[in-house]
Amino acid sequence: MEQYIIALDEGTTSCRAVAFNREGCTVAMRSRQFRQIYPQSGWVEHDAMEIWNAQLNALKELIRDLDLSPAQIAAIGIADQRETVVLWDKHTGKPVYNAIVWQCRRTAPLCDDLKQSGITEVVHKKTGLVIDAYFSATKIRWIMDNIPGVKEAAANGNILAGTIDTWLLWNLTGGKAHATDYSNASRTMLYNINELCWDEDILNMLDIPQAILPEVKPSSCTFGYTDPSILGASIPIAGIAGDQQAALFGQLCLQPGMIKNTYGTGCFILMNTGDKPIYSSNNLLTTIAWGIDGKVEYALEGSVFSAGASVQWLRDGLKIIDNAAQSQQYAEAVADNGGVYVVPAFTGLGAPYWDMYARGLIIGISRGTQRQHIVRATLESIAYQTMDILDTMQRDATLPFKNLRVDGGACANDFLMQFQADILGIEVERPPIVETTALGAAYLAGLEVGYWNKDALNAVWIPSKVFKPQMSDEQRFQLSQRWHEAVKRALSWAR
Ligand SMILES: Nc1ncnc2c1ncn2[C@@H]1O[C@H](COP(=O)(O)OP(=O)(O)O)[C@@H](O)[C@H]1O
Ligand SMILES: O=P(O)(O)OC[C@H](O)CO
Repeated sequence: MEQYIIALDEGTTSCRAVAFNREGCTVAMRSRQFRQIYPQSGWVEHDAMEIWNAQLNALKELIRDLDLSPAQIAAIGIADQRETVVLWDKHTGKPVYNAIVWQCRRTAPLCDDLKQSGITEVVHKKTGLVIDAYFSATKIRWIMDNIPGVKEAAANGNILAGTIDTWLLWNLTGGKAHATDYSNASRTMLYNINELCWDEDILNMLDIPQAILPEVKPSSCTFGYTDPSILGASIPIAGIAGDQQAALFGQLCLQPGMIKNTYGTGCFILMNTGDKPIYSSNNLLTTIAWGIDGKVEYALEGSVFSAGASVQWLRDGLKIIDNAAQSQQYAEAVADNGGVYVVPAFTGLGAPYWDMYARGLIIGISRGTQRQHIVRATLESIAYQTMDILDTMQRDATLPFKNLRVDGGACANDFLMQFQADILGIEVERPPIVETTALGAAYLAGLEVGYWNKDALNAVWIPSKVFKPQMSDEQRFQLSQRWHEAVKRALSWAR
């Protein structure tokens, strides 16, 4: 009887259930989308009940289609969209309000007030984060302040809160386990990443009762068992991590200095920094990568706001390509960018520029400019933005890095990957399985139940394609310099 590990990959737009075998190969995947709710400009919500049903349906469909008996599921792992938070009634299990999504900006004014009060440095040292509406803390505060009765119910011990991993765990275990892992806790802006506890000072500052928060556990541990009424048996839920940390684990970036970049709508770049947090002087985030084998490891994180999104803009906005994959063909149809640079600062620029008033530009256009040049320059911009973050990481961490491991939808683009290797001057490695988020959650769960062992896992990682840098140092320098010139012109545009 062959056994499998099932990973639940609960992302921002869909819930996937993926079965992996002992070789770490995907056996099958099922997914369900759920609604994005935009009640006001800048607000983003999810219906937590809909997420639970979507995740459960994807899981049940996977089990049915593979004709698995419960005994064939060695364990379940969960990766989630991080930061998004839900509060629910402990007795009825009903959410008191929609989940407030990581992208939601509604608490920006509250964050401005917190910054005004001069606690930025303290919060950074305690949590590794910058004060921002992105993180869960102010979202919890908003629900308690704005939904009648919630503050009182929370004070009376009738409310539970959690990121989506916690919500799924609580439902899967029939309300028995209210827990999360270190990596998710470290995205709430309430967790002290040095002392490994919910931070009393920050909780007091935001008037959030600790009792509503989940217990924080290692990422690879037995969080609980599925309630038999759900899948017909008690199956261990043995791994949990935030999706970007899960991808770092799935890429087996287990040594300090190893980096992965996920090229999706945006890019999420994480570098393993080992067992000590490294604080950035350039507003990169310090976060917990995972807790495993009795210790906690940390990562530095930087994100690019517009990566695959700029390819979508070529397709849907400019309508100069028919589909995302075609961007490669167009980029390769010209010998170079023809002097054209695109800075896709549609919603400002993140690290290391941190300019919310930056706006996009296309510069260097001449009479000879063709659409192929613009497509090529757009793909190149994804690589340049990644380069800027990696340069910053190297300065902050002073850790040498040898290569970059890649995943996410846009890493299928060979032109982009080759240009990325060229502009970084290091090898870019693409694994055969690009479902690395799910794989990371599966590994965490499988390690806990003895399905895999950590040493053997390292041998499993063989890239399916390695992109070697071919560009001369001089050309790399010239291109990067022109890119930085273009960025300068985009800064502050909307101020
Ligand atoms: N071959 C390709 N070349 C460039 N971009 C691509 C390619 N395939 C997909 N993309 C981009 O990747 C993104 C989808 O990747 P995915 O990892 O599913 O993103 P997310 O998880 O953020 O939704 C889209 O923005 C799309 O434009
Ligand atoms: O669900 P994704 O892939 O969009 O990732 C979301 C990020 O983890 C948010 O921090």
